[in-house]
Amino acid sequence: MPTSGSIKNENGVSKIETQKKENKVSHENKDIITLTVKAQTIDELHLLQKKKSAPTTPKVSQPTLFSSSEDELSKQQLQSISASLASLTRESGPKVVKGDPDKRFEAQRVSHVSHHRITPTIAVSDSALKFTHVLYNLSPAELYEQAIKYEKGTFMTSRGALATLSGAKTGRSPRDKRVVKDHVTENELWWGKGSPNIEMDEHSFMVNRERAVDYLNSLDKVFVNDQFLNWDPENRIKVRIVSTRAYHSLFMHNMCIRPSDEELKNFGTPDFTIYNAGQFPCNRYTHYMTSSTSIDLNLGRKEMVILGTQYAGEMKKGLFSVMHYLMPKRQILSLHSGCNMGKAGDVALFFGLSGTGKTTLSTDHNRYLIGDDEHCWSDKGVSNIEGGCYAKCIDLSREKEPDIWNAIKFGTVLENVVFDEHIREVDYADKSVTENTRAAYPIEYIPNAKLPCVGPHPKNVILLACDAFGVLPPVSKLSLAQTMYHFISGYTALVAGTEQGIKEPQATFSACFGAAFIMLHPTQYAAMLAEKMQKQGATGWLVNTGWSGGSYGCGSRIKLAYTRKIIDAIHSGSLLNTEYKKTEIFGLEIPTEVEGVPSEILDPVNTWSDKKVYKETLLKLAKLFKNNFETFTNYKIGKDNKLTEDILAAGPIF
Ligand SMILES: Nc1ncnc2c1ncn2[C@@H]1O[C@H](COP(=O)(O)OP(=O)(O)O)[C@@H](O)[C@H]1O
Ligand SMILES: C=C(OP(=O)(O)O)C(=O)O
Ligand SMILES: [Ca+2]
Ligand SMILES: [Mn+2]
Repeated sequence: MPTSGSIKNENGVSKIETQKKENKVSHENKDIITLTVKAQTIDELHLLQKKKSAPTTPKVSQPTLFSSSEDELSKQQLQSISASLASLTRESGPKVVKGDPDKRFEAQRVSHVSHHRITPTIAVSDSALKFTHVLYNLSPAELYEQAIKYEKGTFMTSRGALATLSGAKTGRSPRDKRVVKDHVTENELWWGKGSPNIEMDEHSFMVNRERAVDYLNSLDKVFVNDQFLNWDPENRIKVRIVSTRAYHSLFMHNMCIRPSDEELKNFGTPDFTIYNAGQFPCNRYTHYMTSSTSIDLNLGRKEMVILGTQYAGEMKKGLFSVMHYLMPKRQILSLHSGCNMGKAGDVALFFGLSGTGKTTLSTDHNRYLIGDDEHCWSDKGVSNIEGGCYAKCIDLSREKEPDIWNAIKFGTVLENVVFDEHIREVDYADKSVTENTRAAYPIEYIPNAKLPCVGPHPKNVILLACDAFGVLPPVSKLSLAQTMYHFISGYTALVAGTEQGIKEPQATFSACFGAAFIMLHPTQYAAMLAEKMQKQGATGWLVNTGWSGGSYGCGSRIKLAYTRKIIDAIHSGSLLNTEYKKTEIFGLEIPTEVEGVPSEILDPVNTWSDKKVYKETLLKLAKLFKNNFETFTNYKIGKDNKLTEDILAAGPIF
């Protein structure tokens, strides 16, 4: 820093140093000259602020500025983006130009073309004439400025995170997801009862695609992110996300793997593209549409269209669905799980539905975080699909979850939280907007993240269930058949509508702990998991992160500190060789002691004051399991008939 170092005066206070225009100041005499800035106008002064940056950040918006051979790549990038945004029915493609439309005026002023202020006028919208400005892979700082300036309800919090609103939708809309059924997917995918894949035809997809593309091109500017999925370099997928909000661009910047400048230069054509026109509704006259929200997946075209929802999780989980299709084709198992690794290289997977503790328990100060939500298990080991984490932050506390707390800083997207209007301190207990408040941050914001996010084969497979009935033990050791039974069942029971007073817990069964995202029949994933666990000698565990001492309303949620102790004992191996007893009905092996956990809570019957009600509740849950599993009784799992029989026998017996 040759000219900007500060000079201390007698009081030790820094003097601000500036520079005279004509007179290049030498280092020897810089403290004796009263300096003035090297600019004639404020605009020139502003120009001085910015150093020319890496080639991947957008250039000033005149396309004619492209000159050198380096810019040949930029031109190709623009052509590629232009192709992405092109209408498939009109001849003339969109005129795509890089950069912020507002910056045009800045550039003009400085180049002395015109000194008077040019006010941007409302463009006459004519798709054949107007430009669509592309804000390509902006940095978090640039996205903050865009978001705060243009997106109502977007603010900087006291700790530097970007707080924003996701609009009317504060969660995913699984009923509005559609998958194109064509001659290929008709046979490959899981359709019908229980499947998340609700069909649509190719034509309706194209209608929605065109609607999204037209909407995007009607805007002054769109955001484009080119990023990667999967830390396994051999199975990396290139994704392009076209969106309308800086919030969406920053969210995906955090959640997908961020390319280096070099990787971005050679990005080429994406393997998959998302058109996020979530601010614009779908047309209910379009065939297959049952609401004004539609999330449409076309595997043949390698495209996804989002209309009518701004919830950013749709993009994250939409891409996860794509991975659930692409990876099994390569003999790689895609997993809805968190993953971490001990100092000795012991890897654990944490499966579970939303809110059961994948993110909380995989973020462990004593272990390396590989990822909190989406992974692949190949012949080489595990790899994270994503480049970031998406933590629930309702009731978040610094004491209980320090690593997540500290990750909520500059760069982090905070969705739907409530904060003090002046100090901008977040109140994590406030559910005024939604209970599903979220923080999305790059994985390196967790201090002990394992970079690159890959690891060896898992040693422990932990199935998390938040049992609001309070009858499942805090921890059980599972046989392989039991692991498969519970993996296919995918049970959790959250409490519905906490605001409306005490309600019955709602049992949810979601195959593979992620039925909303799988694309093939659940038994196909289960077979791969069984094979991998068998081959690697991994142990399965069932951990109840839910209620103890009674159902929701009577009992209380198991203390996070106790669950962490249980997880510690699994990781250390100490729980493998301790004393066990078998529970009635579910036939689960439960330890009699776990270090740091009161022994009486390990068998839930001890914690219920009314044993009769306990037994009734246990039976009720067992019946729910049995009913749910009925749809799977006709399926064979893997090549082994014996395993299929064992799995069927591994459920509750009553
Ligand atoms: N015993 C417990 N184990 C795990 N999480 C708990 C426990 N008690 C309370 N929680 C809370 O439950 C939530 C779990 O959510 P999260 O880890 O984000 O789930 P997921 O990643 O599986 O969607 C967190 O808010 C966490 O603080
Ligand atoms: C992002 C999600 O994941 P989870 O709640 O499992 O963290 C979701 O289900 O929308
Ligand atoms: Ca999570
Ligand atoms: Mn998840």
